[in-house]
Amino acid sequence: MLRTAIKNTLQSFEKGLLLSQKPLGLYAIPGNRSFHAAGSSLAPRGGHDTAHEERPRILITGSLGQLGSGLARLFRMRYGKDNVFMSDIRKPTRDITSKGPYIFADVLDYKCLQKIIVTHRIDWIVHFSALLSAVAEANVALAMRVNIEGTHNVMELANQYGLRVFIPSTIGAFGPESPRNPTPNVTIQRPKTIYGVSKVHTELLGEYYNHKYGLDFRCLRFPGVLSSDTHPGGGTTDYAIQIFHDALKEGRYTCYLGPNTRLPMMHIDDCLRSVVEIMEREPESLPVRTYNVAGASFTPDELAAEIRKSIPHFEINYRPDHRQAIADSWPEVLDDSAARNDWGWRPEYNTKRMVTSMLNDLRPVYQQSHGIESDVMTKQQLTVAA
Ligand SMILES: NC(=O)C1=CN([C@@H]2O[C@H](COP(=O)(O)OP(=O)(O)OC[C@H]3O[C@@H](n4cnc5c(N)ncnc54)[C@H](O)[C@@H]3O)[C@@H](O)[C@H]2O)C=CC1
Ligand SMILES: CC(=O)[C@H](N)C(=O)O
Repeated sequence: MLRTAIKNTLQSFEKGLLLSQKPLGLYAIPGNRSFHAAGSSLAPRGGHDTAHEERPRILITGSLGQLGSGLARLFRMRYGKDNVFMSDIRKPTRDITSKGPYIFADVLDYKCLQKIIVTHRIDWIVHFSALLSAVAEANVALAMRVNIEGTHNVMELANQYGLRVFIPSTIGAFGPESPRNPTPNVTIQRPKTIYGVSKVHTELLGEYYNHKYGLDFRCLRFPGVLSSDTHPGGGTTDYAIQIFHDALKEGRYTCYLGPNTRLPMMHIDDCLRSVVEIMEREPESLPVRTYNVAGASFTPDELAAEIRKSIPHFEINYRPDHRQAIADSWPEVLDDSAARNDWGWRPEYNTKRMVTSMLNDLRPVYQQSHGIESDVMTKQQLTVAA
């Protein structure tokens, strides 16, 4: 299943690069080191003996979450296994440590991060550590520490050592006063969750550091991300993943959002490809530093109807909870025209393709009656551990 996901991602990625038809060329990174961009293929470049100066050395924080290990796999294929350092505060599985370097990194510990950056001569940081919307709302103090203080540490160190830094934002960075359909790249942002507030803070701080100090800050606002190989980390959009597990396991699902709650969503292949694409752009080719990226938008009712095309007996019922208010304050459709125009962004998964991919990936898991094996903690575990 994982292999299929990687293969799909690779195929999408290759197609995406061909589609964009923008040569990536040679790009420079603050700190006077240059790296050769990857051209039009995901194949490892220059063989494994290429001097590391030609390949960025990348640290991924919070890499044991939903997005991190997939991104590490992609980066390792492009830049070499030993140039990509996964990190988190959690104990990794053997599978993770067998695939490349893994180190403990608490983003609240400035010195610990500094030591890693210096010792491993890090060039790029992808900062994924965060508490997602529902978990953050249940633990505001911890969310402020991880999402705000952790980001301060990463941003300050990136600036000090001249690193390229990617920090994702989210549809949660918008609020009820934002236009919801579509939500433009630049518009009013008054989020009503601590998660959203922390992400607006990230966007503004990154843009400020970029403007004041030339920090090479890059940020994408992701919709809810659908993936089949790990469980989500406690967000408001998680229903769109759980529904597939329950559909295959039980033939029914009880949704915590109402039937007509429209939200933007994206397949993980598109999400990871967008990170690689924006990280490989030359700094001058990015007129702004924070972009919306979209996939497709659907309601639980529409998603259920699409699932029923493959599982005709599937039933859904609705019991909205506290997450409904969060979802109601978020965009219904993201306008990603700025990303399309500035750096050739194109999503490849519509709703139908997302559903087919999720069902194809998960069906074998439930046919063997095992359920998904996850190396990601539940939101309760995450809260306790952090
Ligand atoms: N998954 C999604 O649907 C979306 C994710 N994003 C953003 O993408 C990023 C990654 O998201 P996911 O992988 O889904 O999150 P996740 O919740 O699955 O993983 C977050 C990771 O951060 C780690 N972490 C928590 N406290 C830490 C600390 N003090 N030091 C180091 N690591 C710590 C956790 O152990 C966990 O592995 C986050 O910034 C999130 O806001 C944005 C929009 C959508
Ligand atoms: C959209 C997100 O940022 C995340 N999946 C959440 O629901 O909190």
